[in-house]
Parts: sequence; C-alpha cells; structure tokens
Amino acid sequence: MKILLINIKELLQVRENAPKLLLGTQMRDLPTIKNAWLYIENDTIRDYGSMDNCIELEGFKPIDCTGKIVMPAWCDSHSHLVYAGNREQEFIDRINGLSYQEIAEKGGGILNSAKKLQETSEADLYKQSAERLKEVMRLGTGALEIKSGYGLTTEAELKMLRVAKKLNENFPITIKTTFLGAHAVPSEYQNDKDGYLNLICNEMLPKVADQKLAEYVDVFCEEGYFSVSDTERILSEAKKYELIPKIHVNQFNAIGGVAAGVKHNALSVDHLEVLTPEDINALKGSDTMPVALPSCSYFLSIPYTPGREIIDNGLPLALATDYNPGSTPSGNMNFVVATACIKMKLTPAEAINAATINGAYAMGLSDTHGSITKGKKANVIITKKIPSYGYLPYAFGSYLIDTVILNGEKI
Ligand SMILES: N=CN[C@@H](CCC(=O)O)C(=O)O
Ligand SMILES: [Zn+2]
Repeated sequence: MKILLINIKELLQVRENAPKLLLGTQMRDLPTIKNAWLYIENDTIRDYGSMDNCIELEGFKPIDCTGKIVMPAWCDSHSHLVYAGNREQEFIDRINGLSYQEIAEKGGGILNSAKKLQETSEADLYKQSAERLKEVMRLGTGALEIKSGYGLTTEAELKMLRVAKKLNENFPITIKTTFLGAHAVPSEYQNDKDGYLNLICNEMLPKVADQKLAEYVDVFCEEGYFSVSDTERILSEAKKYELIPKIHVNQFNAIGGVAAGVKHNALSVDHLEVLTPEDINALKGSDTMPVALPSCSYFLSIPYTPGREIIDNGLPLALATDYNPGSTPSGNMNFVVATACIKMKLTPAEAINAATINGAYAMGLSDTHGSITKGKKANVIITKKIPSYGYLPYAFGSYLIDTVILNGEKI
C-alpha cells in the first residue's frame, strides 16, 4: 500500500534525526516544511520534501492536500480507556456541591468503577472500550497508553489488561499497557491496606509479569490512597519483573511522590496539578517526563499543572488526556492541546511538541512515533483547510480533522 500526499500547505514536526524528547526552550521550535509532500509505504513514512522536488510515482493517484496541514498523530501517554459504564451521577453530584474526594469517601469514585467493571464480562468490556478507541482514533490519536486499575481484584485487573492487549492486536493504533493495581484500596481491604499491598506484590505483579500483560507499573500516590512508602514498596517489587514506573502524583497534594518517582527512574510522573519547588528540583537532570492532564483540571475544576513553569525551568513536558470515567470522560487530544495553550499558557508549538514527541517518549515510543521522520510509523493527521497550525488550539472545540492515517491505513 502506497500513499503520496501532495501540495501540503505545511508539514509539521519534520525531523531528519528526531530527538528522544524536547526540553525547555527546545520545545518552542516546531520544524515544518511549507508546500510539501509526504510518501508512505505500507505502515512506514518513507520520504518527504518540498513540492519543488516532488517524487513521481506511476500507477496511483496522490492525495491533494491543498490548504491542509499534515502532522504526526497524537501520542496520548496516559489513559484509563478500558472501563465499564460511566459515572454521570457523580458528575451531577459534583455540580450539586460534593467534591471529588467526598464522593470517593462515600464509596463512589474509583470503587464505583471497580464494582461496575467486576460485574462486566470481558467481551462486553472489550466492546465498550473498542467504541471509545474508535472515537479517539478518529480524533487523531495514533499511540495510546492504557492502565488497569478499575479491577482491584487479581482476576479483574488481568481482565482489563487482556482487553487492552486485544485492542492493540485488533486496531491500527499502538497501545502500551500499565498495571495500576494500586489505584485505590478496595472496600474488602478498607482496614487492611497492607493486606492489599501484599496481594499486589505477591499475586498481581507476578501474574501480570508472567502473562506479559504490562510494560509499566503505576501507583496513585496521594493522601487517602497510597503513601510514598507504599509507592516505593510497589515500585521496588515491580522492578524485579522489569516493570517501569509511570505514576500518578501530586494531583491534590504534594507529598514527595515526584522525588520517589525520580529515584525509581520513573519514565513519567503524571498529574502534577500541585507542584512545589522541591518537586521541580527533583525532576532536574532526570530522565523522568512530567506529564500534564489539562482535561482533568477542566472537568474537576482543580488547578492546571504549572506547565509554563515546568518548561521555563528547562524541563520537558508531555500532554495526555487521562481518559477515564471519573475525572476526565474525554479522550480528545485536540482539546488537551487547546486547553494547554489557553489555560497553561503554552504556545501552539510547545503544546504540539508536548503531545507528539514528548508523549511518545512517555510511552517508550520515541524511535517509532511522534514526528515526521523517515522510518517512523505512518501515523498522520490531515487537517481540514486551516490558515495555520496555531488555528488548531485557537478554534478549540471545532473538529478540524479531515483524515487520519494510522499504520499507513486511512481510518
Ligand atoms: N486520580 C486517579 N485516577 C484517575 C481518576 C480515577 C477516577 O476518578 O476514576 C485520574 O488519573 O484522574
Ligand atoms: Zn490517570
């Protein structure tokens, strides 16, 4: 299968030798070619250039992209896309005055989703999740991380990860899986958190590893969930199985989880709505990617991650959706990018870098995703006719995508 895109108004994120990640002022630079072409063969980007030197290929019709921008598909490094049912009632409860924490204390929140998921068959869970996956692909996402964490029993956690793996096999999108058994303490262990930690360490982790269901491990390190020492225990145990940490930290409170993540060589630390100077210092010089989830801040009306400050401190930043039924029932990376510009004061170039190259890094996909580079996966978004790439976050809420190509397939 060959695809040639011609007369592209602007080809974004073109990198001959793509860096693994971008930090600080590097994030301001978004290399582009105006009036460009792009050639795809099977699932791979083969070549690109300016229309002044367009390749000629016999026997098939190129796709004319006059007035349209072409860019790499989004890399969404943090999602909980596999879940059962929804939590619409909690949304209404919050409108009526209850906080996210109060709802959780009453047995709602993550435990509510866990109950629903335990009662849902694997086939039904797959069906519900596949619908959401098709939607995010149409919204331009080409690589996605999916966490467990709504099972909270060994069998239900494994079920979630099997569903995520099956989605990876059946759809032209790259999915990376993360084991998040430590998402909340299930009600059966309400007065015995150590008992649940033992279950995670002695039963869940070995099974996840043995069945090769996840590459990453996550912990919700937060007051009322898992402490820094709980987190360190799980990360140390997970290391024995070569699971790499990608953790939830600093969503509501800064309790030292960022430094713990860095100490355990976390690939990413995610949320960071509450960030201290000590957290910023802990990230400096590390290989850990800070990940902001602005749709979660929008939906819960909590502070936005100080992305401007993170970048101005010379650090990298990635953007992701956090797609889940409780805090972010949206998998729309276009909205994430727009909200990062509008609320976190990232420039469009910084936000696009954060949602492509840096998102790929936060999933261990730097070599294959996140930029227009020869040999990388043919994952691209063709926009509708728009005046410039800054128009994408500017016209937030508009559906500006004409075509999405993933693994060289038009979807
Ligand atoms: N904060 C922890 N986990 C999810 C939300 C969980 C839920 O409310 O279901 C998040 O990343 O926001
Ligand atoms: Zn999350």
